Amino acid sequence: MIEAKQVSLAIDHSTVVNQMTFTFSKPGMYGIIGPNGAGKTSLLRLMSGAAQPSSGKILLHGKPIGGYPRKTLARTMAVLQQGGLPPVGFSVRDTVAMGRFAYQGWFGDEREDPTPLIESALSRMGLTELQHRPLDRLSGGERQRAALAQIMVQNPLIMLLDEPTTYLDIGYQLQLLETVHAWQRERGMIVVAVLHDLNLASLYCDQLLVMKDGSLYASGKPRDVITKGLVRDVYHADAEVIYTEEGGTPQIVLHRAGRLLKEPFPSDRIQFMQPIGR
Ligand SMILES: Nc1ncnc2c1ncn2[C@@H]1O[C@H](COP(=O)(O)OP(=O)(O)OP(=O)(O)O)[C@@H](O)[C@H]1O
Repeated sequence: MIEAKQVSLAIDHSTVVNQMTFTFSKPGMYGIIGPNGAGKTSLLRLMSGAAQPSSGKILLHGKPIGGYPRKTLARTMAVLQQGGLPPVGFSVRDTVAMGRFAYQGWFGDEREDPTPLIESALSRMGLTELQHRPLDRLSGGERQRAALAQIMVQNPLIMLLDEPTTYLDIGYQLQLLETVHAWQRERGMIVVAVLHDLNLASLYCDQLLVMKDGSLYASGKPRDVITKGLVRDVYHADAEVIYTEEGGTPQIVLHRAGRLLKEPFPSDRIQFMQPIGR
């Protein structure tokens, strides 16, 4: 169980997370949505213990998150950071194996052989054939899948994902969230994901938490949260909401920029390229 109690974060005298209170007590998929700069990543940093609240607290199983030793915390909670893994020379397999650090002794030894877990994570993320390739020779999407495989082998009960579908094409976005969703159900985990794509958030999350200007704007089931009014008020965009046949999940259909509710770019700033040679 993870709880935020009146939690705030100020950076350079500006409040980026403002008095957020919520509880994720049951296993499930929880989505954090909201526009750029709303404070989603900052909230996730507070929840992972990477940032200290200016006021209020984050409790993990009833205890302040800052009080957990690093390895104990890593056995409970895994974090997929925005941007994923850097393009370095380690192989995919070695990188994924690094996810086991919380279970290793001083000399990198483990009580049980982690090989089956590593191989299962590689296979679930479709990385078996790429396992010996260094990260700096992978595409952004492949590195993102390696990052998820790394936190899978960490075997957490709570998983925090910051924009896990960045760099992925729509097929892999669906496949990644499908894998996370199945894994969440199998293990009874709490998965908290910052997602920009409202349709994916709606398809895969049990509950959504909407942030705007650092504050909690709305929360609830996708069906109650994803509305035309939300898209207008929070994103200043114009959209229709339709519902899928199976389960009545809301999906938004955008209208083009001509109907944007924000000030469009001034036309004198839009310059069209002249064809070369004219
Ligand atoms: N280290 C920092 N120093 C100064 N300001 C910061 C820092 N980190 C975040 N901010 C500011 O805090 C606000 C919230 O940022 P945050 O990254 O949490 O938003 P977000 O909702 O995750 O945005 P995005 O969707 O663009 O990733 C922004 O205005 C950002 O500029």
